[in-house]
Amino acid sequence: MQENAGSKSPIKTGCLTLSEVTIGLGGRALLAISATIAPGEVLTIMGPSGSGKSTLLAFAGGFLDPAFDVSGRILIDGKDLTAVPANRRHAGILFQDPLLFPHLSVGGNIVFAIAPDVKGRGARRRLADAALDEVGLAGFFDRDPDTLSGGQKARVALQRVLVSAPRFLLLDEPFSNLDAALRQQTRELVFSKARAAGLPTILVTHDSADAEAAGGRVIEIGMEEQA
Ligand SMILES: Nc1ncnc2c1ncn2[C@@H]1O[C@H](COP(=O)(O)OP(=O)(O)OP(=O)(O)O)[C@@H](O)[C@H]1O
Repeated sequence: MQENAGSKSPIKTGCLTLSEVTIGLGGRALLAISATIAPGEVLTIMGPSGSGKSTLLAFAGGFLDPAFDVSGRILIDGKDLTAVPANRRHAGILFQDPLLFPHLSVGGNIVFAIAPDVKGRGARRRLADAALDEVGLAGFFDRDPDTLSGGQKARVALQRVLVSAPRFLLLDEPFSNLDAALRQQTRELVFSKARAAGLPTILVTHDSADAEAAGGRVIEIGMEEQA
């Protein structure tokens, strides 16, 4: 059990389990996977374009299009999430695009995500400032997100996810817009924070260097269908 930043009450993290998950589309089997991801472990999913990597993350996050046929279950710390709506799964999700809200300041983006049990403007502001400081963005609270570099945006997106007190992380190619040096720096930051927070993490990537840096198991999906 771990206490995550951004929440006053301890958030229970534990193993993330994909139990006999199969996903199909229009009568065609897309993927089948069973895996248990330990707290702080990063499981990397690789596979050809169209093999269903993002679809698997959508299933795990609870936002899979109903057009897909699904069987199997997803559990966190033994609790079945399969029927739990996306907004109550406490999944922290990072996409290729950091998707910062353009109408909010950098700090506003973080404050917006802080768990609701942190009360009071002052306390929320202090948490947001600390989150920015932690990733080398002290003093950036009032900045317009559009004025940030790609790497700075990626760090704000990461902290925005972490202050929301997630129980697990879903990473959909979050480094692929970054150049090589920044990519290496950012993935080290993301993986070290995932480990420190004890979050089970699923990483989808095309880049074997990402998988290597993640340091965990790698599952290749969809190879049979594509061969
Ligand atoms: N909402 C949807 N409705 C119908 N088909 C979809 C939908 N979303 C995705 N698909 C199809 O499902 C399959 C898997 O798509 P998915 O995006 O999961 O692949 P991927 O492995 O993440 O690909 P890439 O590496 O290119 O991102 C593809 O054939 C895609 O066209």
